[in-house]
Amino acid sequence: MIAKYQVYLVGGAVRDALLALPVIDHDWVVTGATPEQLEQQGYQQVGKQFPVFLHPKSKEEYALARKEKKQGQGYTGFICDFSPDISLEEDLERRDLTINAIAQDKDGALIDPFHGQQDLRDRVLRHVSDAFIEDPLRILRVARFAARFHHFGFTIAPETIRLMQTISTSGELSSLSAERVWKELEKALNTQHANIFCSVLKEVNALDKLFPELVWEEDLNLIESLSQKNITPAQRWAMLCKNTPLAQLTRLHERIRCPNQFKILAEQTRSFIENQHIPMDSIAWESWLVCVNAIKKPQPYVLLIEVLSHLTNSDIHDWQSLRNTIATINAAPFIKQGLSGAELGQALKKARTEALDKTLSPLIN
Ligand SMILES: Nc1ccn([C@@H]2O[C@H](COP(=O)(O)OP(=O)(O)OP(=O)(O)O)[C@@H](O)[C@H]2O)c(=O)n1
Repeated sequence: MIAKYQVYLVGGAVRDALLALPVIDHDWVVTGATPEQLEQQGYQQVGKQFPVFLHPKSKEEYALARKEKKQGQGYTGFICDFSPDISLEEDLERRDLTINAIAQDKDGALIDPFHGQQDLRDRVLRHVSDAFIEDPLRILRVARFAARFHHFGFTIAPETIRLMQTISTSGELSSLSAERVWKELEKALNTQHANIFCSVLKEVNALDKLFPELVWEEDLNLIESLSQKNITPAQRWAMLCKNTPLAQLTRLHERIRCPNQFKILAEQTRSFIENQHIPMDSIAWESWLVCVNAIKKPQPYVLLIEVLSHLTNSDIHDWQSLRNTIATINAAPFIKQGLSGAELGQALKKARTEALDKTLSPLIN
């Protein structure tokens, strides 16, 4: 006979529904149950650290209500109590923000012991309890919620800012893995206010600790560029890194194990900006177009020139016509003439440079 247990919707799904945002993921909390009971019902355990299960049909996440107590350093240093007598309120109390600590029962009633609904109305990101400091990742989470909800007018409660500063100075940020930091950063880059993510981290003294190589300077052009709807997270990253010297940027990418798609775009962008003071003739443009693989990789090239045209306030069509110019030149006639190897390469380069000369005269420089 299975004892009666209760299931509640929690976290982001309740918060986003109250903000009238689309809900994608549903996280559930189960009280009054044991892992064995859930397994008997066909739930599949997935959490190694915590008792988290997948629903047999929907595959949504169901976690046993739990209390956590920090023991050692880092993410793994937790003692986790998930006995069936842990109450919903106890589970909500260990959560990061009041707006993330609202639960909804199966009849739709809200359970909100930490006044998350009031904070949603007041547009405040506020920690639930002192347990907030037990997880340094929460600094990044709050910074990204501040970015994501900036357009609603959300601010961070001063007492939460103080706790974030305490975490920063404790040295705990260094215990976060590159993967976890990257995941939060990537989510922030999916918002239209990624600059807020950086400025919050700076305010709580975490930016220097998490991304010491990043040269972060906000300007109106950058804020406006980042806020465009139709740009990719990789383009936002390239924009955010525009002031970071190339050598530092390469080190940063290595350290945070940045995916190639982000790394290449940001480094190409920075490299262009770094050399912008050098006048470009047709030879230089040809080398640059070859270097950024403009012919063979037209899609990444479009992403690059979209970023550059925003950052340098120039017309994207100019860059497009440069690519189009060299794209029309192909090797076939030179091969017919009997050229191959280095000779063929030189002939192509010469032809591209001459064509660029004609395109360039009415355009750039
Ligand atoms: N370090 C963390 C991670 C998660 N949570 C809690 O677990 C819930 C689910 O976490 P997650 O799915 O990572 O985030 P969401 O809040 O659902 O937000 P998102 O829309 O980004 O998925 C959060 O709402 C919060 O209550 C927490 O307190 N501390």
